[in-house]
Amino acid sequence: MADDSASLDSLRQQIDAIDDRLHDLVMERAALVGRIAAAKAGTPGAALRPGREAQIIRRLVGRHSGTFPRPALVRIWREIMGALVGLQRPFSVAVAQPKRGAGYIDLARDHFGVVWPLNVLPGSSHVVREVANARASVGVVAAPEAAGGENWWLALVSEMTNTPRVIGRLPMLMPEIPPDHPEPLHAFVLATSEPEETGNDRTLLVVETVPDVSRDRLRTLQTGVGLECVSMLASHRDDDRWLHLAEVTGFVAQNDARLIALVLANTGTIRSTRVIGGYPVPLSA
Ligand SMILES: C=C(O[C@@H]1C=C(C(=O)O)C=C[C@H]1O)C(=O)O
Repeated sequence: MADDSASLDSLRQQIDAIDDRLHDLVMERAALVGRIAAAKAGTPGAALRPGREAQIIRRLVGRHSGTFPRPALVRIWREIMGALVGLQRPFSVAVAQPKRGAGYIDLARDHFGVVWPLNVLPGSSHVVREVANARASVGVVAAPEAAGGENWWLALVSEMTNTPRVIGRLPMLMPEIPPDHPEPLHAFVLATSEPEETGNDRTLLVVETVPDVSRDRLRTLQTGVGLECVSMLASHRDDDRWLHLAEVTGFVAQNDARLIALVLANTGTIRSTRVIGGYPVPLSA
């Protein structure tokens, strides 16, 4: 008994020593981000670098071993990076909460952390406006199929400089779904900065076609020019034109030859294409 409590004491002392080291390292990391902030000062653009953050998390998940759960590992680093991004420039999050329940608020908090103000708004059009008017650094909106018919993606088809872009998809670590459970919520992150290439990305593309072009046909036409369509997320049908939101594999820039080919090879069917953003592919738990 005496031996057991002695060894328990010793183990707890080791934990205290580890906690001190972890804490020192967190403070040291914060100081380094302060130096990065100083280096960025005077340069235009947001402090937030979603691509860099995704690469950091992928690297850590890739080297992870042992019993500590990966979702908890990701959560710790999301909290650290969320806290540090707002130390560089004022940071705030607007989130659309289209349905009852706290799902989207949780997604935003889990990703951007507890430190910064989170403005909960009744719909995604409000969020788009907050981001465009720089009243929020980032916005979180439901994926189109769950956005209660709100086509927020249509507002992103614009060349104006303050037009929000999709720069992320949440959650960054997709939870394991037990059989019979509904698909977990997912959301997109909007910001007025451009998405960054990370080596494993998807791009969101709005394709304007003449009426009556089915999603399947559009998928085939995309494949024909070398664009791998992951899914067709939404469509909007006007009398004289249809707009489709496609999710394609890879980081595709607006001037990508495949986008030009898609229009040129299908004149009379496809009128235009517009990249409205992209995101690092989330990890699976
Ligand atoms: C530190 C930076 O700024 C932000 C904070 C990061 C971090 O805490 O590691 C990473 C990317 C940026 O979102 C950076 O640009 O490297």
